[in-house]
Amino acid sequence: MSVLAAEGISLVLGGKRVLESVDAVFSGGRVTALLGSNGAGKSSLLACLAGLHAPEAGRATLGGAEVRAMPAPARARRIGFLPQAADVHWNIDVATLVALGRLPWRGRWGETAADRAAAEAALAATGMTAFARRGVEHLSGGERARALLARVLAGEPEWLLADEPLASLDPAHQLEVGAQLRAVAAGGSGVVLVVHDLNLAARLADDVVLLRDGRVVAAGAAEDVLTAALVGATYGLTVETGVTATGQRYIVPVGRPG
Ligand SMILES: Nc1ncnc2c1ncn2[C@@H]1O[C@H](COP(=O)(O)OP(=O)(O)OP(=O)(O)O)[C@@H](O)[C@H]1O
Repeated sequence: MSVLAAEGISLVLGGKRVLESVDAVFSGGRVTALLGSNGAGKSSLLACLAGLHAPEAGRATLGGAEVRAMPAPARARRIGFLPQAADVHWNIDVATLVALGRLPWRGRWGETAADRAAAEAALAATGMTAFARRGVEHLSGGERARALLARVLAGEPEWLLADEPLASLDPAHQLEVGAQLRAVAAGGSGVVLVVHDLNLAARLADDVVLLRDGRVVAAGAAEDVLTAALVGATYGLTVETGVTATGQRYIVPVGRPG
């Protein structure tokens, strides 16, 4: 099983230390949620795992090999990265955008039947098939977010690293696209998501990493980490947890400890 790891990563950006000795292990075939307050370092850690930052100390590894040392084409085939609030600056339709996700796989013969099948599956997984010929600039915010996720899914990466991919989706699409992300993990890929919605994390994640001020507060199986005590300590909040009638765990922030 594929393993992606942060090994003692310390990161400085713009003179500010944003990650401090972060160790975390991510397992293929599982969904891991990165949680923490604004500025805790979630996006920075995700970008380090994708090999996009040069840490001051430590490294990200995939199967024991340093991610930043991997040749760019191989890295692009193995790691799909969706940044936070990604934008599209070209006037293209959704199908063309999603087909770009196949670029790491393109051989000298151009687009293959496998490329087309993967792009169509990604459109279906994100509920975007009906929008395939729509210009990206004519999509709503949530539709654009789904199209951008479809682009990454089309690359069928071994690792999907996505920064708040569900944040602008309505509840129905959060459930549907969330189920597709779980299906990606069930297929053997590793999925790492930055999530702000605690209940969505409880629903989707097998594993959770809690970050505070650039450090890991707790990491492990979701049921062990998403406790009122640990989540409360991470956010500086009083938190209540429970289980719905259908067995869904919920987490509700109720205020500052007083
Ligand atoms: N280029 C930069 N220069 C200086 N500081 C930066 C830079 N990029 C990020 N930071 C700082 O690093 C810290 C971590 O940022 P990061 O985006 O990783 O946080 P986050 O946990 O993803 O936050 P959010 O939930 O708000 O998206 C923040 O304090 C941020 O202001």
